[in-house]
Amino acid sequence: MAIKTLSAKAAAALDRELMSTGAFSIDQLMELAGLSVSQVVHRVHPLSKGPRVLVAVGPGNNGGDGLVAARHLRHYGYEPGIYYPKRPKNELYQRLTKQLEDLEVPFVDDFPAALQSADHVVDAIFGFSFSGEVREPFPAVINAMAEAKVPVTSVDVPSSWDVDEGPPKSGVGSNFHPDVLVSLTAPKPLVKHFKGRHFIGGRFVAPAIAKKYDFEVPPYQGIDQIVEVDRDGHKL
Ligand SMILES: NC(=O)C1=CN([C@@H]2O[C@H](COP(=O)(O)OP(=O)(O)OC[C@H]3O[C@@H](n4cnc5c(N)ncnc54)[C@H](O)[C@@H]3O)[C@@H](O)[C@H]2O)[C@@H](O)CC1
Ligand SMILES: [K+]
Repeated sequence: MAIKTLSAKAAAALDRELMSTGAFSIDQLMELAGLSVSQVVHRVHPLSKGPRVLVAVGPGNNGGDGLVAARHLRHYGYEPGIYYPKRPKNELYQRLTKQLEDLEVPFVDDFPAALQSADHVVDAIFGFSFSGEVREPFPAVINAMAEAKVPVTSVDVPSSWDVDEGPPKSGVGSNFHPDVLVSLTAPKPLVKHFKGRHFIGGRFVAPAIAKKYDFEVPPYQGIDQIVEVDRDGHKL
């Protein structure tokens, strides 16, 4: 059976539903999404592989997931660094930034330079609301991630990929193939083009909501916030 996916449009509708009739706040969902991402990084890149995790943070909620993940990783003993070139005025992102500053997590200005001394990269630039051609200053960041010598974990969507169609046929992102993907709530259609290790996270969906949007809640085990799945969406 083929893996069930959520289109960009359905993912946005689910997001709105969770935060209206679902009675969640954005802070709650982002905290759980970021916690899932931190667990995936810990699973694929235990501290023994090197503590320096460079997190590329975009201007929307995908970026917010990256900020939350970085905080958890800091508490696990990693040494995250943050590249965050477009910072919205929104209070939520300001609070997440302050929490990292209080943990003395460094913010870096030059992504390619920071990449030289990173052990692992988290791509939290764009999620399911990305569309069109990648705008500045992100093309150089996507290119650097595409050529990175260390593993890259993408949050929800490999940044620059079309959510429904997959990698661009040419230009920025056409050669970007992250090693790991953390799909939040459910995989997006682009997943059929993804060949690395695939996890599902975002353990907050009620069965009735999953049924309405026609996807499966994966079989989370114990206190895990993540499940690794194969190409058909079955637990590994
Ligand atoms: N319901 C869920 O499953 C949850 C989703 N969350 C996260 O939220 C993400 C979606 O967040 P958002 O809707 O804020 O959007 P995104 O974070 O996907 O991106 C939107 C931002 O990127 C910019 N952008 C879009 N296209 C661009 C382009 N071509 N070049 C440059 N900039 C571009 C937009 O102006 C906007 O600032 C998900 O992918 C997921 O990571 C979690 O935070 C919480 C729970
Ligand atoms: K991403």
